[in-house]
Amino acid sequence: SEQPDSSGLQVPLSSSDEICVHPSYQVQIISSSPLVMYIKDFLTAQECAHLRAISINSFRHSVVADGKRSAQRTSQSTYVESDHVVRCIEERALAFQGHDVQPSQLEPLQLVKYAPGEHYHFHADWFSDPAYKLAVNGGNRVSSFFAYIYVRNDTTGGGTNFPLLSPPVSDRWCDVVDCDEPYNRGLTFRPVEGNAVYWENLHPEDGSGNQKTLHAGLPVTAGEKIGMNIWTRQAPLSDEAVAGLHDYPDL
Ligand SMILES: O=C(O)CCC(=O)C(=O)O
Ligand SMILES: [Fe+2]
Repeated sequence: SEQPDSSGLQVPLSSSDEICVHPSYQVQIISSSPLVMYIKDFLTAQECAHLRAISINSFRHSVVADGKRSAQRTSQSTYVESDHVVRCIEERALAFQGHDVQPSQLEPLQLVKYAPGEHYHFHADWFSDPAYKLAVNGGNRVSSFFAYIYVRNDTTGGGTNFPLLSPPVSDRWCDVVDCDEPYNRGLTFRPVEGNAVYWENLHPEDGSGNQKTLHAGLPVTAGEKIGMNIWTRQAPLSDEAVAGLHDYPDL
């Protein structure tokens, strides 16, 4: 009885009160190599509130291989348990990518929370360690979405900085790009709730990691920021590979 409507926007899920309605987000290309896109209103206010509510008690300080806290990533993170809201967002992220990406290529959604002084140092999301990018483990991370879930209204800092990309010249971007940043610091996106940055991590020609995707979560100087990573792999992730993700050191 439940069928997608003719616009294709409504998708039946497990029960009639769990309808997935995708917001009409707006997309703009920021860079074509690497491909970087800015997505306004990728998540609804309800979705952001829901993600925050279901994960509020599960954040843990990031650790590195020896179980110690990392000076590179001082934020707290958590993987989100799947439910109908999470599946709706995952479906949106898959559809956005437009080609034959399977649900099994998505890592569980990951939230990252920053208190004042916390940051995530420059890194790329793609793996360079051969052990992590084995096809049997899902291969490398083809793409990243970083979405802003919560930005407390007194928040300063906390932009997402791509030092090797150029900021747009037009000041019509200043609502989402930090135009006060010196030009030589590259491109910094402001954390704006509900919006997301999407980029491709790998060179399409040979699947090697694109160094220009280097980025950082700049220190939050006041307030609180929660973001969300949606990472798509080259190959399906097995249940064992998903379980193993929790043991990965941050890169
Ligand atoms: O916090 C940010 O703005 C970026 C975080 C990030 O790059 C990551 O979690 O991989
Ligand atoms: Fe990242």
